[in-house]
Amino acid sequence: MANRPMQKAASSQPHFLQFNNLACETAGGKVIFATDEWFAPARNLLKRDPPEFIASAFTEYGKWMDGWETRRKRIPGHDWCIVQLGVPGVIHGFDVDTSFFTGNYGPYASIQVACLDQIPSFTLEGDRTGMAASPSQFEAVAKLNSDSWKEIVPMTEMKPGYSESCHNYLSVTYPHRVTHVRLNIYPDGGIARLKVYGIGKKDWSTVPGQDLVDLAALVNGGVCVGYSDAHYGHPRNIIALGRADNMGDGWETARRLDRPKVLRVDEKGILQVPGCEWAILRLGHPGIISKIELDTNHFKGNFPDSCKIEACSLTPDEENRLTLSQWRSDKSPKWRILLPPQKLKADHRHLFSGESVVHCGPVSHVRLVIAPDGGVSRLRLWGRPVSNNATHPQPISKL
Ligand SMILES: NC(=O)NC(NC(N)=O)C(=O)[O-]
Repeated sequence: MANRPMQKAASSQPHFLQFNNLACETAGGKVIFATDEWFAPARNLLKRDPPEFIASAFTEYGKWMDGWETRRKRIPGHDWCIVQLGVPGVIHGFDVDTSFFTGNYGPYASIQVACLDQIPSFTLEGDRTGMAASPSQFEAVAKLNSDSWKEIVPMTEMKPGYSESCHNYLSVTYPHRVTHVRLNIYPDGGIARLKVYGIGKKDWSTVPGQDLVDLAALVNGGVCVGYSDAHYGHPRNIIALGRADNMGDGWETARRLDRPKVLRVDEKGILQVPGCEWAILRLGHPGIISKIELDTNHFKGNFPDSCKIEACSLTPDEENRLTLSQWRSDKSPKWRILLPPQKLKADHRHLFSGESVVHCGPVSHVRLVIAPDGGVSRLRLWGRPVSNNATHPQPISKL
């Protein structure tokens, strides 16, 4: 590790930030080991909410910090922790966020990964909060051989956590499934959040062909590949686990500025507006969709008036050839109606099945269109995976 050239983290916003955070606590991510958690526990790395700083907050260990922070090291070595991803998958990049760690940030970091499906779920006993790991914990973790895991980010200089520079974006090319990530900081210090951006990779061979599966779910390899607007919430949120905690856990657009000054509805009660917003999802596996759930949970004064869902079947090559303007064009790609326009209700779980869902045959992508704008908390697309093994191994390169 030490012989590799030092890297600098990217500063502009990279493409991989559009993917899912596979390590987030809300996706089931867990820290299973940390060498030291004196000032602040490593589980904070995986929090969904942005880091905070409370100037007056102190604990018996020192300044309260919203992240993982180790002691100033006075012994040989460096600090590290192991994260078990909530959703195993292919990683495209990391955000090592040092927010508010200024005089105490970890100045260098490297990242190693492993695929440990064959190892039973690993948890350490005891409460490590505010402590360094004990010799027996080190002994237990040594069995994972994590020091020899594949290094996918070499030692890289981190930027301190001032607001303009707190994100250390690290892009990676590693097309293999990963279950665990080891974050090394050199020699010690604090990191506020670790985000692991990628796409879930499920073993579809274990899914019986007749079963209905939510083909769009984050845990099943679904990913948002394009959208018109994400002003208040990114559309990737609609494929997350469970029901949304609040509005911030859904997809919410800004109010469209082309809304007519005086609104009218048609004979079906659907608002007559020129514009709409949309989000495109690539399914974790192509399939035949027969049941749809669209949840406007928490969106009460800002639910969309109506929605429709279109679907198409694209090979990974066809998808990669699409440009952003083509995704944006209403005519491209070969969209077919899966769910005709439906009036929506506030804060409501809408279920569509039977004849409401148009039989489209096997599809790989869907486009949720909402009119004129607003928020959706979850979208579930239940279907039967079709066994053509076309599981889209490539990420699309342009959003
Ligand atoms: N003021 C501090 O943050 N001091 C120390 N850190 C905490 N959290 O107290 C330190 O320098 O490592």
